[in-house]
Amino acid sequence: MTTELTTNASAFIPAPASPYQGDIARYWDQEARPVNLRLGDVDGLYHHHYGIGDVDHAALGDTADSAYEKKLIAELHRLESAQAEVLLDHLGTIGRADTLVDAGCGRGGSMVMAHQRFGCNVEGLTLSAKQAEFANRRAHELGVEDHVRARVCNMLDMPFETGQAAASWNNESSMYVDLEDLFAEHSRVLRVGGRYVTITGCWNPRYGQPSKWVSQINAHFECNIHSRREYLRAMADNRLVPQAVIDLTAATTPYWQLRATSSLVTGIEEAFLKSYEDGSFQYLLIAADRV
Ligand SMILES: C[S@@+](CC[C@H](N)C(=O)[O-])C[C@H]1O[C@@H](n2cnc3c(N)ncnc32)[C@H](O)[C@@H]1O
Ligand SMILES: CC(C)=CCC/C(C)=C/COP(=O)(O)OP(=O)(O)O
Ligand SMILES: [Mg+2]
Repeated sequence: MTTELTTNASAFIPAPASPYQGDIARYWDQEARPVNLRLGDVDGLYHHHYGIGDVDHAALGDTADSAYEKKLIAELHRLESAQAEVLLDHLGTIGRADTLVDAGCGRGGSMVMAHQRFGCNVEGLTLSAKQAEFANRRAHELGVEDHVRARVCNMLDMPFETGQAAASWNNESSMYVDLEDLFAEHSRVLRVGGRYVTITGCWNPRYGQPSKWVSQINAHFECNIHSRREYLRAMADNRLVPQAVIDLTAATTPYWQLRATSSLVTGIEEAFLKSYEDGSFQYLLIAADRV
């Protein structure tokens, strides 16, 4: 008898589509950084993305206070959840009968938030069996397992019918795939008039080439950050017409400044802060209509 919840959704684990995807699956299967788990423990929504918005210094209080570290963790988590709320704000009108697709869903925090907001079905895809199990266990604990489901699946080959999704998104997960392939697949599963949203870090063509900081972030996460131009070009090639392109760089900077002062630092904080500062890297939201 095992206490681990095994669901049909994650019981079948397909072979990785490439050696690289096998490496990424292993990376996320093994990931257990306190900066992610301790923030998720605040309210049970576990994110693998960064935060936006101003720091509430009044809520943080005095750094000498024994409760300061706990407040700092809650504040970082609040900023990460605020980021997901802004992504959901751009999905358009969603009905209870609609299906949403979270491509690269991580531990599923955004999926639960989407279901809580719209009452709809949310389908998540991740390469990591551990993440899918985690997300499905959380959905079960919250009693939303009939509406929120994570599967181990390559987002370049989604298990959905053509036109099935009212909206889909990538929250900090598009730097693991070729963008032409990714947007072709989103375009296939989205209904005409559906909405696609991404929040991503991208290198800035105005800087010239990926900076040393961008290269450091790539090495740290084993990913391949694309340029802003690549996003817009690949969307245009795949019937995705941007309705909003929002530079969130200034909005995410306070999160990184606060995180850099915490005991949960991972060593990547300087690369984010320096690349945002020198203009080589941008934190972007793009919302596009499937036409
Ligand atoms: C940084 S995490 C983001 C998780 C989530 N979107 C969030 O905001 O918490 C990146 C995610 O992308 C997923 N991923 C990367 N490449 C993928 C692929 N080809 N198919 C499905 N998921 C993929 C990883 O498994 C991981 O869950
Ligand atoms: C914006 C960019 C370039 C993102 C790369 C993808 C990524 C790893 C996001 C955060 O995951 P995480 O929450 O697991 O990372 P951390 O442990 O640093 O909080
Ligand atoms: Mg994190």
